[in-house]
Parts: sequence; structure tokens; C-alpha cells
Amino acid sequence: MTQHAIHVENLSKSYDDVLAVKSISFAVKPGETVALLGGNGAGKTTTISMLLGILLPTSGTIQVLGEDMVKDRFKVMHRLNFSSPYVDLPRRLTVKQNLMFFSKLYGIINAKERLMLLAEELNLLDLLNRPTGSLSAGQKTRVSVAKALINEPEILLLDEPTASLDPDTADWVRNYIKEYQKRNSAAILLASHNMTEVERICDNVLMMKYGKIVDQGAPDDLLHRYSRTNLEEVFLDIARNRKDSASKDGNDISRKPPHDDLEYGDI
Ligand SMILES: Nc1ncnc2c1ncn2[C@@H]1O[C@H](COP(=O)(O)OP(=O)(O)OP(=O)(O)O)[C@@H](O)[C@H]1O
Repeated sequence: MTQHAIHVENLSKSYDDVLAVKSISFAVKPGETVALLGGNGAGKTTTISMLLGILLPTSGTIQVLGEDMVKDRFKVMHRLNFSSPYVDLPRRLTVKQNLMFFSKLYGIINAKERLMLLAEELNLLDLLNRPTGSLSAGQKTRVSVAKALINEPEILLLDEPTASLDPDTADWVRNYIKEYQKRNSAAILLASHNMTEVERICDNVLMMKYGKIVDQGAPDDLLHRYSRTNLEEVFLDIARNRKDSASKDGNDISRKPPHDDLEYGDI
């Protein structure tokens, strides 16, 4: 039996009186790319933060590479990494200093070689001596991807990996990440608002709303079930409760959320 790279069961998280994530369950296999989709406030960042061990769940379990993330996260943290354009790397450090810092943090043996390889592949050579804070948004995103791959992670958590990139560079970065995944059988969990990206690179999609997973499936499967031609329309159907019929597996997405759900999300 294939061991799941990520296995989440009945995971919930409350912030005081806000129940941000409500009993979600899902799994990601090695070599698989799964998208976490949902409107603002749906619970995506909270979920990713729990997977990274930054936030403790209120209840439920998270197994990462077979380890319990709550009890034993230090056994596996060096095997994961993440990239988010919303988490700034230290601004005054140069790109090289930042990448070197993270190499040391992850205990990379041939740190300099690894750094230079990534810099070359991600077209960062001319930026290595620039303060990270002085870079354009797109340049910072490329540095963030390099930082995320510095330890050759088996699990990659990506929050909007191509935000701020022009279409040509975004396409290139997507292909680069997919190539990396193929070589390393990495599991990828991706939060994105870019539906074309999700359709192109994800094997499975989890649709979150008000902290719950309200539907899921392969992109083609969702298009078929919602009788849509693209994922953006499926997203809008779910966000606006527009679909009349329940999905085949019995999820009734036409149902209005219970009254107390309204305070948790703003789709
Ligand atoms: N530190 C916090 N304290 C209190 N409430 C929080 C905190 N962080 C998030 N929340 C709330 O939890 C809910 C889920 O937020 P989260 O950031 O996980 O959503 P998201 O899906 O990532 O949204 P977005 O797409 O806007 O980034 C929201 O209602 C949010 O206001």
C-alpha cells in the first residue's frame, strides 16, 4: 500500500470564537499535486500552517511522511518546505545571504553548489548580491521558489507560487516545479486563485468553503460534474451556491450554509 505523503483526518482549528477549519480530511500521495481552492477566509492558509507545524490543530490528526505532525514534527520538518509570496524573506539580507541562511538551517551539505544550481536554473545569478527587499514582486517570487527547493523537499506546500509573475515566467516556473516533482516524486499541496494553473498542474482539487471541504475531484471530473468548461466556472458555482443538483457523490452544494457559517468566510 502506498504511504501517503500527507494524511489529514478530521482536522479543525479555532481562533478564539472563529472556527476557521472544520473537520477536514484528505490525503496527498508522493508524486501527486493537490490544489486547495476556496474564497478569501475559507481556511486555506490555516490548513497549510497546520501542515507546516506553525499552528497547532484544535482537534484531528495530521500525518506527514508517516509521522504525527503534532507530536513528532521535528522528525520530518527537514523533509518539507514551502513558498508563499506573502511571507517576506529578511529584506536587508542579499538573495545569496538568504539562500545560504536557509541552506544552513536545513543542514545542506553542499550548500554552495545547491545554491548556485538553483540560482542558475531560476535565473537569479544577477540578483544574488541584491538586498532581497529591493527586488520586484516577480523576482521575489522566484527567490521564494529557490528557497522552497533548497532542501530538495519531499513535500512542497505552495501558496500562490506564480503570483506576480508575468505569463511567460509563470509558465516557466510551473514547468520547472513539475520537472522537480517528476524527478523527486514530491507531493505538492498548492493553494491558488489561478484556476488555469490548477487545471494544468493538479491531479486533484479540494474545494474549501467556510472551513470545510465542500467538494473534491480531479479537474476533469469536476468540469464534467458541474457541466462546465473551466474550473473558474466551477469555483463560482460553488462560491455562489449556483448549482442545483448535488454532485454525484452526494455533496449538496446548493444548500445554503448554516447560519453560523456566515461569520467564518466571506465568499
Ligand atoms: N490569527 C487569527 N486570529 C483570528 N482569526 C483568524 C486568524 N487567522 C485567520 N483567521 C480567520 O480564520 C478564517 C480562515 O482564514 P485563512 O487565512 O485560513 O483563510 P484563507 O482561505 O487563507 O483566505 P485568503 O484566500 O483570504 O488568504 C478567516 O475567517 C480568518 O479571518
